[in-house]
Amino acid sequence: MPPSTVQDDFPSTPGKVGSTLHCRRNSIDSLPEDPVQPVKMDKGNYFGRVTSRWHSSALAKLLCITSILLALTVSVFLWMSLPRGSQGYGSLKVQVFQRNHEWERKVIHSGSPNRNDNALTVLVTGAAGFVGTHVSLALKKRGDGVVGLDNFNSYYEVSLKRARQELLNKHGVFVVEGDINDKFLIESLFDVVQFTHVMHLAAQAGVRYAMQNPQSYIHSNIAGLVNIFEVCKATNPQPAIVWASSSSVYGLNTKVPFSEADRTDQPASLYAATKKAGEEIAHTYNHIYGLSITGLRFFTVYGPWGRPDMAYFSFTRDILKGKPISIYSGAGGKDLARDFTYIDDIVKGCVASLDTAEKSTGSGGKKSGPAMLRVFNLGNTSPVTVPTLVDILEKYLKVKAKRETIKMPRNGDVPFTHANISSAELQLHYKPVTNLDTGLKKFVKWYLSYYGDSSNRKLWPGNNEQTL
Ligand SMILES: O=C(O)[C@H]1O[C@H](OP(=O)(O)OP(=O)(O)OC[C@H]2O[C@@H](n3ccc(=O)[nH]c3=O)[C@H](O)[C@@H]2O)[C@H](O)[C@@H](O)[C@H]1O
Repeated sequence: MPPSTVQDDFPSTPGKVGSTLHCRRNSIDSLPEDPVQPVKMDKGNYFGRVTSRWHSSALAKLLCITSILLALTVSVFLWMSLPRGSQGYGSLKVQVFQRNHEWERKVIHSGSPNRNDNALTVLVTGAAGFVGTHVSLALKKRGDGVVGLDNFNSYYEVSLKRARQELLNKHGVFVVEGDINDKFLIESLFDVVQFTHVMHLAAQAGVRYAMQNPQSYIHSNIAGLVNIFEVCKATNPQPAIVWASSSSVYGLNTKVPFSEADRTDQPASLYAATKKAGEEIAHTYNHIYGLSITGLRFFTVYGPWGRPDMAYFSFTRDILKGKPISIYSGAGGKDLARDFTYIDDIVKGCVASLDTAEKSTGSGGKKSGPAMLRVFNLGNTSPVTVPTLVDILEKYLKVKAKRETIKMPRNGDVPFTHANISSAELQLHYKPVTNLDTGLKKFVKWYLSYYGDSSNRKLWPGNNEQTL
């Protein structure tokens, strides 16, 4: 694998950068090759010839200066339009992918199953993410072949992603560094390993961050998803795909619990809108190309190795630091509630989705018959209010939180979520078994072993395996 080049502060939008550079080249290409154009002269008139020459050279200078000014203006404009480092994926260190023997060897080794009975060979995108790490380990532990893919962007602390990568590596899962938008890279992976399944978990997560960096949601959740589908549809044989949608697609619905058949046309955030769009895009690829696709609507997943941007995680950090936490309240001061779902339950739902996915029916871009298309809620079916979540954290952290209750900002949040899981129960035998109290106890144990009892004192690397 080791990539030949690492570029700092390079946006993870290859298409965007590519087209910008192309555009930059075009703007220069479109300038006259020789900006000094010949000027027509009156041959019979010397004075005229001299003036014409003078005019000619003055015009040439003028044209030259104008061209330079124009090129400078275009360059400044293009430079300003490039995504900046402050954006979520802006400060990503992009590894320039280089396929070589060593890289192929690692991919093949990681992708080789350790058992013979119907083992799966799975490409897990977002493998260094929260759910991706847990799913990769679960698959590897039961003997499936697993290759991870992650772009290690800086949406939240990269060191946590690297620690997850280290853990995966220890268990024989190789995480390829790259972006889901990199078509050549994804094609190369399929060239080297015949994946039977793709567990597509790479995405731009977070409901409220979508107002700060909308483009990153389009880049990962739409363009990236399409790129994965494009490569999968053209592969022969096509893999079956399971991917992460979200409970947020239910948006402003008031009918509870949320069922898969309910309307999903009132998203409250751009994040939700991109996940809903993903579900429609999945329908298209299933319909045209015969790809077997299962979308999983995750309900506020939490647990060890979780995401620092989520409330239970950031509250823990702030409570331990003695910092105040903001608890949002809804209309009329009503508490917000979530159907918080423990990671181990989600992993079981993911693995069951892979196991029950039928084969895709197309090959090399051609469909030969109808293929499976499913959507499942994966929730806990028992919503808990945010103040209750804080009560539980206080109990296990043994620290009183400094609570500040504020009105829910208008930034894409929804007042509550509640899953109806009867479809998943029936078809996946999905049965969540961890309540919020038990799950948060496990999370706090992991948090303290990873960070120590204050976020300033870091104990990693340590033996955190038992907490998985
Ligand atoms: O199910 C999903 O599809 C989504 O789940 C998650 O979103 P949410 O359910 O919004 O989780 P999370 O941010 O932990 O906020 C939890 C609660 O705390 C409240 N909240 C939050 C922050 C704060 O400072 N104060 C507060 O009260 C907040 O108002 C909310 O009521 C994933 O992040 C998202 O990527 C997606 O996967």
